[in-house]
Order: sequence, then structure tokens, then C-alpha cells
Amino acid sequence: MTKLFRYLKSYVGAIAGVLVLVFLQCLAQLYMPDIMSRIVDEGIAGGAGTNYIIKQGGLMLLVAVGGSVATIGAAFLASRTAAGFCKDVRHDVFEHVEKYTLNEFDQIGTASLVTRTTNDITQMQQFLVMFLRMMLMAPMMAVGGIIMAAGKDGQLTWVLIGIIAVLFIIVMLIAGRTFPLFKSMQKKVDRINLVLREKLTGIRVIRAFNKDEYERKRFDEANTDLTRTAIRIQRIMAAMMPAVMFGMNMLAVVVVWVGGHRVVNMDLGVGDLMAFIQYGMQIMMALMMATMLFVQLPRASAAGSRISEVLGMKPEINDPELPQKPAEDQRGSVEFRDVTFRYPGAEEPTLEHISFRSGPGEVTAIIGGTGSGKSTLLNLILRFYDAESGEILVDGVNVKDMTRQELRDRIAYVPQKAVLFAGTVSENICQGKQDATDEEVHKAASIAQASGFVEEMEGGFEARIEQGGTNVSGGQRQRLSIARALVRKAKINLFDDSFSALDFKTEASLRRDLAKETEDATVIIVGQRVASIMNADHILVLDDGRIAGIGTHQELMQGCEVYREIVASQLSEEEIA
Ligand SMILES: Nc1ncnc2c1ncn2[C@@H]1O[C@H](COP(=O)(O)OP(=O)(O)OP(=O)(O)O)[C@@H](O)[C@H]1O
Repeated sequence: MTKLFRYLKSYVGAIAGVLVLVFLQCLAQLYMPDIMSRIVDEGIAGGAGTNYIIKQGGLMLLVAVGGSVATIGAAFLASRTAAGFCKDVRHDVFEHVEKYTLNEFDQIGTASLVTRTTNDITQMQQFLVMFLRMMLMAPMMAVGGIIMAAGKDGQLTWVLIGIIAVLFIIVMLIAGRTFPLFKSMQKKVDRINLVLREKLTGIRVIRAFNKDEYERKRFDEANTDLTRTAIRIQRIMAAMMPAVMFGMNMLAVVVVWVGGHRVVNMDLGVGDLMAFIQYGMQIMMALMMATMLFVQLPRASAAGSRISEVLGMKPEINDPELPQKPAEDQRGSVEFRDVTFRYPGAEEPTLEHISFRSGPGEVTAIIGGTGSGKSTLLNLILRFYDAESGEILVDGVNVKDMTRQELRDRIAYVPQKAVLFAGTVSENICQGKQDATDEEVHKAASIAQASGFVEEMEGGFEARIEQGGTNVSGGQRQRLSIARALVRKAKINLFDDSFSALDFKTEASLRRDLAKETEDATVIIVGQRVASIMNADHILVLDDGRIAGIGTHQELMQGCEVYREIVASQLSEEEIA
């Protein structure tokens, strides 16, 4: 958690302001009983007169108002500082997470990342507000209270210290029981988020398979678990309050008892005794505040560590220190040189010894069985992961030697699972090119065979797309995701099984228009259907992460057994001939 303190640097002025205001607030609080004792001892018992009482009363009022102003100011500044601190941390967490490779996402988990960016940071915020206000107030009130009390009666102060020490130990013992509980809270919030996320994103599958009841139980379990812990904490805290109140009252009784005797013996004034009781209460309250702070500490500390973990996790893929730029005349090419890749923790490589080249004006198709490594190969071109050995060159430069921005600017990518974002159709397409003109957007949509259905939507290109694109069909989502890629007019186009949800006629029209549009570009298409890829310039056949053959359809039909098998399983005798 301490690592996060550096975020407080920009709030040094405000923190100093809080400390000054808290200092003034404490002075006011410590001064009040003293004035009151003077009113009683000198004004009433000493017969100093009404004027004196009114004067002291006025002073008391002034001190009270001043104290209140300081309290409000301190609360305001502390809240602002904590909110600003959390805004900065949240901003940095978000920025840092953006640099994550898919590995880091897998390691922390999306649900936990959401909890850490929201709930954990809020925990820190709440703790910080309390900490800023209490860190000075608690010791100052405790020590100041003792000094002031000692000024009234030294002997009685020892009685006070003794009782308070015993009470403090009792309170700490009770609070100590909540430490582990508070610590476990964040993990339980994580669990709830995970279950909730899965339920919401998978709602269709859950309903279709009548899994509502099962999911409800899963959520109830997570919910009950969190609630149970929260109740246990509250129960302990609830027990603490009466214990403290009892302690305070006992303290008052003992102080009145001992102090009463001293008043009778004329060793102490009545007003001083009253002030003494108030100091006792103030010290007790200060210790209570310190205890509350300590109780919250494990939870805030756990939250802080979880945030630090996110910030401390170094993305495995970074930009080079001296990035290279491909030569200006490069028109888009992709080359794999003996590339081997394995997912972290996997025993076997997913891709082994892959070599091929795809240049401008060429269409390279990749075909292979499920799980043969087709998508992984495209992921490597985009540098979502780094190859274990070998080189991947884009426009003649190793992808590790150029910035990811430079690399990805050259590429238009259509993922296997079409993802749309909340916004208009036009905004979704423009994600491929921020400054795309209406004409470019319309053209991209037209090539992607999306114009027809977009124009039928209410509002056309300004029609709303719901989060995740749930208000359009799978095929429509795919076409919009293709349009988003095409609007970039990139030199390298990667299509990961991107035509799978299209009917045969739409796919044929799309391919025809696409061929014209990408005439001079490099196109790499991952496909499952032989009919869709058989006209490619090169077909790369992947079998269990290895290249089983490269060539044209005819060449592969003659020389590649794996390809022949795929073809035989899909095409009729006539089509094969
Ligand atoms: N993030 C990941 N972590 C670990 N292993 C993975 C990961 N993604 C994929 N794999 C594994 O790598 C192998 C290749 O996966 P990939 O998605 O590249 O196959 P594919 O040929 O595109 O399959 P499909 O045709 O079903 O889309 C599979 O065995 C898969 O289980």
C-alpha cells in the first residue's frame, strides 16, 4: 500500500492544509473544557460575576465556531485529497492495464481487475479520508487531553491513564478479531463480481440451458458468503460500541468518585472535575478513532496491495528503446521465419517452425483443423504475444523492433469473434479510423455488405448499437466488424474466420468487392471453408501447429495429404475436380 503514497505528492499542499485545520480543531476541542471549568470555578463558585461568565461564554462560543469551521474545512480538504488521489490511481491503473498483454489479463482475471479498479480504490479512498483526519487528531487529542488533565490534577490523571489503558487493550482485543475478516472482504467482492459478470455476459446460454436456478444458487452462495463476513464484522463492531460506552461511563464514575473526594478535600474545583471528565472522554474518543483506523487498515492495505500488484505487473511485451521504422516504399508484407510459439505455462508449442511470406497484392489463406493454431498465428503478427524463437517481419522489420503503434497502424484486423461497442453504427466503423469521412464509412460498409441492413435500421448510420452489439445479428456484427477494418485502408489485412456467419451469397459479394479494395494490399485469411479459400494465391495448411503444406489449391491437392482430407470432407467430387 505504501507504494501508492507517491500519488499523494501532488496533494502535499492540501494535506498540509488538513493538518493545520485538524490542529486548530484539536486546540479548540481541548480548550473548551478549560473555559467551562473557569466559568464554574471562577464565574459561579468564585463569584467573579455575570460579566465574567458572559465573557467566558462568548469566548466559548467563538472557540466552538472556530473549531467547527476548522472541522468542516479539514473534512472538505481531506475528502478532496482522497478523491483526487483515487482519480489519479484509477487513471494510472487504467492506462497501465491498457498496456497489458493477454497474459497479464489471464493472470489477474477480468473480474478481479474490475473490482480492483472500482471497489479496491474506493476502499482506499474511504481509508484515506479517515487517515488524513485522524492521523494527527488521535495522538494530539490523546496526548493533549492527558497534558490538559494533568494541568488540572496530576494524581487523578494517573487514575485516568490506568483506566484508559485497560479499556484500550479491551478495544484492541475486540478489534483484532476483525482484522482477518476485513482482509478477506475484497476477495469475496471479487467472487461476486466474477459470478455476476459471467451471468450477465452469458445470459442467453444460461436461459437456453435453463441454468437460471444453478446460477442463482452460485450467486446466492457468493452473496451469502460476503454478507456473512460483513455481519460478523458488524457484530464485533456492534459489541465494541457498548463496551466502549460502558468503559466511558465507568471512567466517569471512577473519576467522579475519586475526584469527588478531592473536591470535598478542597484539592480540586468542581469545574476542574467537570473539565477532567471531558478530557477523559476526549482521550477515550481519540483512542476509539485510532482503533477504527487500525481496524480499517487491513482492508485498505489489502486493497492497496491488490492495486499495487496491478500497477507493478510488467507487461511482457514492450516497445523497443530504439524503434525502427519500415522503409517508406514498403507496401505491406508479412514474413514468418522459423517461428515457434508456446502459450505461457503450456508444455507443447502451439506453433512450430512456421515460415512463409505474404506480399502486396497476394492473398494467403490459412486452413487447418480446430485448435491447429490459426488464430494464434494472426495474434503473433499483431504482437499480442511474442514468438519464442524465430522472427516475424512486417514490411521488412521484425515486429519486436518497431513500436506497437507503428505495427498496428499498418494492419486491419477482423477478429474471429466480432466485437462491437456501445455507440452508433458510424462510431463503431470509425474505430478503424477516427477521422474517416462519411463517404469512407459508407464505402467500407458497402464493401462489407453492411449498407443494406444499416440503411434499414432506424437512423441508418446513426442508429444505436447496444453494448456488445446485442441488437444486431451475428452476421451483421461480423459485417460491421469487417467494415471497421476496411475503413482503415491498411496495407495488411487480417481476417480471422471472419466470414463464418455470412450466407454463401453475401460472402461471394463481399469477397468480390474485397478483392477489388485490397488489390494492392497483403491479405491473410483464416478460413474453415475450402470453397472460400481455394482461390487464394497461397494456402497454408496448418496441422497441430506445424505447416503441413503451402501452395495453391492445385499444388496442395497433388502434394498435401492433410489438405486433401480437408477438401474431401467438404467438397463434392465435382467441386474437387
Ligand atoms: N490464451 C491461451 N492460453 C493458452 N492456450 C491457448 C490460448 N489460446 C489458445 N490456446 C491453445 O492454442 C491452440 C491453438 O489455438 P487457436 O485459437 O490458435 O486455434 P485455431 O486454429 O484458431 O482454432 P479454431 O479454428 O477453433 O479457431 C489450442 O490448442 C488452444 O487451446
